[in-house]
Amino acid sequence: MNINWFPGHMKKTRELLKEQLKLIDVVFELLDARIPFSSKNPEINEIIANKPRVVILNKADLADDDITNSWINYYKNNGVSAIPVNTITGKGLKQVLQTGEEVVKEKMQALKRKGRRERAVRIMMVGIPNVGKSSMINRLAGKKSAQTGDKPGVTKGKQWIRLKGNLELLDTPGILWPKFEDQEVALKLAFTGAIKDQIMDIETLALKLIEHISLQHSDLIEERYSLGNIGESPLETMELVAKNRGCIIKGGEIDYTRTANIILDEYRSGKIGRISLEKPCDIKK
Ligand SMILES: Nc1nc2c(ncn2[C@@H]2O[C@H](COP(=O)(O)OP(=O)(O)OP(=O)(O)O)[C@@H](O)[C@H]2O)c(=O)[nH]1
Repeated sequence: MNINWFPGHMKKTRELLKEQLKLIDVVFELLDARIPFSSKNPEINEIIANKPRVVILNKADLADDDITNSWINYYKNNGVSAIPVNTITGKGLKQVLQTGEEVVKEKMQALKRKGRRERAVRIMMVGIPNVGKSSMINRLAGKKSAQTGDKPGVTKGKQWIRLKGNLELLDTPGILWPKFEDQEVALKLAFTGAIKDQIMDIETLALKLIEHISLQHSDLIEERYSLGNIGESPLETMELVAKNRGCIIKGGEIDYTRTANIILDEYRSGKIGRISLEKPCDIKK
């Protein structure tokens, strides 16, 4: 894990976040569209309590559209708006901001009725490492962004970024921890690159990924690496990929490390295809 989470650290993060959330009207919860369940913080509901939130299914460009739609419906059935986004191109961000304003409309109107001065809607981005928080903040801030200065009660140095409409975004995201004690979750986080340090050696990780992808998308592997058919086992498939890519070392032996890196890189960048690794119906209740 690239962050050394331990109970003390988690407790401190949780308390700090709860403190910051007092200033926030809407939480933007970023998830990886390929693994919305595994990229979720296990305590998020308790942390944000009753705050309105918008779920952002980021990296939607790397996920399967049909499965992303089933996640959107899943969230809708639970009373939450989930929006697919590609932060690199900005696709979906307009809808995110509109939804952000909508979910607090009533609250803001109620404040106005009480005679409070009108103010911007304050947003905070939260999510696990590598889910795209900084990229999204930068994208939203753009060139035209104006920083609106420190607000009391927020850790020194934090700034508010003025966005389109009547919105303000905290420039520092809340970094949350994933449910890393669950092996299946850890594996999916490693596949997508959310866990940088190896939870297992890279060759085994690539073999597990081949196994996962082969279950429903063997055609994508066959196409990408020009294989007539995938192998009978993940190892055989890996060897076929190695031959296709010329990953052979002296003496004709297969360079498993290089092959594993190619497979993982090409999955992570979407080159093998848009492959989601979990569906709402997979969630263990
Ligand atoms: N394909 C794709 N890549 C994305 C998207 N959003 C972010 N990325 C990439 O994901 C990687 C991680 O993005 P960051 O913005 O650094 O993520 P972060 O959540 O701020 O990460 P931490 O600083 O570790 O907490 C970068 O390589 C981004 O370019 C997206 O919508 N699509």
